[in-house]
Amino acid sequence: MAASESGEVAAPYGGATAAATAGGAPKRVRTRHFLQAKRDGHPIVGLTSYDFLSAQIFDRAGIDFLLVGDSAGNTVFGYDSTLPVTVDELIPLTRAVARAAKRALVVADLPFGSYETNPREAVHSAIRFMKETGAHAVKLEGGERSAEQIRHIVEAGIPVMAHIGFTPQSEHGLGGHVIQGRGEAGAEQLLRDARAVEAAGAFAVVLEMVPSAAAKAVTEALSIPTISVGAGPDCDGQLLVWTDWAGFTTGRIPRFVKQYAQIGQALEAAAIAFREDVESGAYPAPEHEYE
Ligand SMILES: Nc1nc(=O)c2c([nH]1)NC[C@@H]1CN(c3ccc(C(=O)N[C@@H](CCC(=O)O)C(=O)O)cc3)CN21
Ligand SMILES: CC(C)C(=O)C(=O)O
Ligand SMILES: [Mg+2]
Repeated sequence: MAASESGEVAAPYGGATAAATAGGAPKRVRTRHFLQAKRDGHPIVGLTSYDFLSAQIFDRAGIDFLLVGDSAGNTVFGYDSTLPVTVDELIPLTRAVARAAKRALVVADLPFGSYETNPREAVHSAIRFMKETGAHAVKLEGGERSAEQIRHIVEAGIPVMAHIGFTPQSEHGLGGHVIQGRGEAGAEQLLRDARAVEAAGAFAVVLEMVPSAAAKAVTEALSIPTISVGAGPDCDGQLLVWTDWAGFTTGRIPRFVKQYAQIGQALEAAAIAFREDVESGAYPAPEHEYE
């Protein structure tokens, strides 16, 4: 499920290229393409996105799914964790991303406090995202502990991406940014969590910060695709926070991130150049003026 070398964007896995279908209805990635991709060994590629312009670019580039993550707490709102993020904060961001995505599947991350209490509250939150944003699926954290919530959301007709391993919303319960699934007991718990979310009806599961060997065992045990966030090369797909991946995030970047650009440096250089031009009188020039 990737863009071709010529830069043409692949249609949903198994389909023609976007160029071949140009003028017709744009093909759309669906949850069934995730399952098909796993069966056929085609890696699934995801990025987070929080706004219209970045989502347009990632969609055009053939990124298969866009997660409007509660990592917006860190990347958009400037909190030091995801815990303060609310549904009301994420809904406008998710709406912007959904408006931009013509091909990519858009996943809305349910924030801390919007689904844990009971399945009823979970379904209510999921419905808000689906009704108010145009997202195609929701994501929530937790394996066995969230299985009932997943089951009820799926029964309401809403696809669920699960998220196990390191779950940032419970960082205080987990004792910090701690790698999960380590040792025999950790690997067994990870597998129990993975089986629980699959049985509950999740169409995919994010594995965050777990040893590659544990992620490989889960990937082989499940029929739904595993999406790695720092879970090694043997998962069925890879996902990164776009601001980390593009060199926009300031401060500590997790070890599992590979940076594909340095847009923070580029923006800072542009801002300095603009300031200097205004201070020197070089901007605005005659071509920027009205008569
Ligand atoms: N910008 C950003 N990137 C992310 O990947 C991300 C967020 N925000 N917010 C939500 C969660 C939190 N995540 C995190 C947060 C911290 C580490 C981290 O510090 N990892 C260390 C190892 C643990 C440690 O030493 O604290 C690392 O070097 O990978 C990893 C993932 C992943 N998600
Ligand atoms: C790191 C990913 C999995 C996430 O949940 C987010 O961006 O909020
Ligand atoms: Mg999240």
